[in-house]
Amino acid sequence: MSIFEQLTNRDQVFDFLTPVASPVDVRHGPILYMEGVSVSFDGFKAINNLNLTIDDGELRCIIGPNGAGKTTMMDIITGKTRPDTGSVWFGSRHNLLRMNEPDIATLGIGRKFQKPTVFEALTVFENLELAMAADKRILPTLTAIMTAEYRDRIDEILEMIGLQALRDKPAGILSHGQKQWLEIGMLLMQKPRLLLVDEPVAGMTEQEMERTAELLTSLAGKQSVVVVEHDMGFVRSIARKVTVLHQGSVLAEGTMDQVSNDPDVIKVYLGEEA
Ligand SMILES: Nc1ncnc2c1ncn2[C@@H]1O[C@H](COP(=O)(O)OP(=O)(O)OP(=O)(O)O)[C@@H](O)[C@H]1O
Repeated sequence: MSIFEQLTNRDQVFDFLTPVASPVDVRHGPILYMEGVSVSFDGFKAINNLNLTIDDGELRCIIGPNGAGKTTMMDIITGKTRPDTGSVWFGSRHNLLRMNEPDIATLGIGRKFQKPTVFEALTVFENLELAMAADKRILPTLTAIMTAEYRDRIDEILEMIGLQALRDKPAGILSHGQKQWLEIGMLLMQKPRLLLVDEPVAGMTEQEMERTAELLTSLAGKQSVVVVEHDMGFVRSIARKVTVLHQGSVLAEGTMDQVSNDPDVIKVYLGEEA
């Protein structure tokens, strides 16, 4: 078979398209391991001896009052903020405190910020296409011959995020909720092992919240998902295990029922909602 035939043969799966055996080793432990992590800003301990482990494929919700340290914790995981002390490991092989932000992203940690940042003038499809092109693990020079495989992957993601019917519409016309799903789809294009999602349902309608709950729960198992959210109804609808942060440490951990009945949690946080 000539090289041209090989490259255009749709039945052939090229080596660079098959998922590489994950470099993240979770055979003997969690996908994310944080121990004794602390960071101070001008003498104020935003994170204070934080211990947290996330299992491979787990969906974890993180709650906590304003200023509890949720954002700072995600900044530490993604390499944006360096802690003063502690350890942060991705699987058993990767010491995240020795890596920079782009390398951590490339390793498979995706972060969804609260505000959607899709490219409004581009179509839904083009946004997903662009996200794939941003994957540094794919050699840019090979992109031209991967069009068919790109399309399959994009179609798969479009179905997951429920935007098939809008694939050729500019992202600017999407509702707030649809933009959030598109952005989650853009992260999924890069096949992250761990997805950090910050307040996904802020500003969403009830219906959009239900759809987001379905989307996030459908991701669990395939990747690990950490959701930081203030909306207790939403957390209850998706949560298996909930971690309550307070003053930079874990105050309680367990099912939503366990943490919402915990007297310490009621006192510092849920009490406000009860
Ligand atoms: N770069 C910084 N410089 C100084 N203080 C900071 C900085 N980043 C965070 N803080 C402080 O650290 C504490 C924890 O903030 P963080 O944003 O992590 O909390 P949060 O749980 O995400 O709160 P929210 O729910 O309001 O988003 C807050 O008191 C905040 O003011």
